[in-house]
Amino acid sequence: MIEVQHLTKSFRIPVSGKGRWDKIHALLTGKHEEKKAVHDISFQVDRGEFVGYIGPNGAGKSTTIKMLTGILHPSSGAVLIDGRSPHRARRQVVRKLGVVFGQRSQLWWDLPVKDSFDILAAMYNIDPVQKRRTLSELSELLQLDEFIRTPVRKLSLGQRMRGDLAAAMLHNPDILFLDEPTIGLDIVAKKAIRSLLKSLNRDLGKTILLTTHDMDDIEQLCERVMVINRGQLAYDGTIDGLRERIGLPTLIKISFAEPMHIPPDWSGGFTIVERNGTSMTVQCNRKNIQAMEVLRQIEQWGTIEDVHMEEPDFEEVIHRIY
Ligand SMILES: Nc1ncnc2c1ncn2[C@@H]1O[C@H](COP(=O)(O)OP(=O)(O)OP(=O)(O)O)[C@@H](O)[C@H]1O
Repeated sequence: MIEVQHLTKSFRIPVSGKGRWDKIHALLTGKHEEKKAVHDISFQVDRGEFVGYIGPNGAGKSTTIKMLTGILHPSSGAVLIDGRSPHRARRQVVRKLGVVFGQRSQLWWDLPVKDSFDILAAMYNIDPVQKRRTLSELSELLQLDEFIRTPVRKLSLGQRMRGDLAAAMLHNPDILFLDEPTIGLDIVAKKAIRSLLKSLNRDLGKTILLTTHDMDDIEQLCERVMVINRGQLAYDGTIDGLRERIGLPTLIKISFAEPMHIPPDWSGGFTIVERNGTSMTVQCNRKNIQAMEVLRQIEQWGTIEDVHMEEPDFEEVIHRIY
């Protein structure tokens, strides 16, 4: 559905040193250097996937999304949306895409939300009956009624985001590109947006590529995560796979029905961090040993009553990979 092949984007930026004269010299000589914002990225996203696209500030996330949506032209490489290039077949591709840039609203600031929807419906040439039907579905999903007649500038951030999501969905696109849709929202509004995104993906089958700095968004929504760092793809896979790759320890707390017995010839593979009477905490590195293998060994030591597993904190995992 989304195919990205060796995508690269370079920007030409003026060369200038730190000093005032360096800057003037750069202006006079017109010297430029190439800055590779995105460098040789390839991936594929299938229909119905919910993929997180994460990376530190300046990693190249927005630049990628702008190329996927046809706003920016790649310096080299290709993007195909259902087999078509967003640059060459802009009209057809744009109909399949909904885009939300959390930092910038696509709604008209001084107009009531409804008027923005009318303008967008006209731009996309949406049939009036279809528009009414979609709007009534979206109203239910996003509870638009409470603010649809209010000018955008008077909306709370959460309401504005719901308005923006509705605007992105008005032409019923199959794919949503969401660039920081929860930025600046309080916990309650974040929760509401997350549950909405979940239902857009699960119930309506939308394919979603989500960019965010909020690791809870990623953990709660995405099965797959792609990490971009300095313009290059550093990881593409599951969240658990990322944890394993980084190799931070997993903690397993086990309670036994009676005092456990550790055989004297036990050779390890994991570490016992704490033990007392009928409970113990072990630490294993999933890179070296699977949690199931740890438990298989431990069940020989006594009757297990309860197991509690603590995965390494995802924030910490991301901190390591950046
Ligand atoms: N129009 C431009 N001209 C020159 N450099 C640019 C331009 N747009 C982006 N860049 C540079 O390209 C790099 C990638 O920027 P991009 O906005 O894609 O990062 P990002 O991962 O979205 O960051 P953030 O999380 O801070 O939004 C940065 O170094 C940025 O300064």
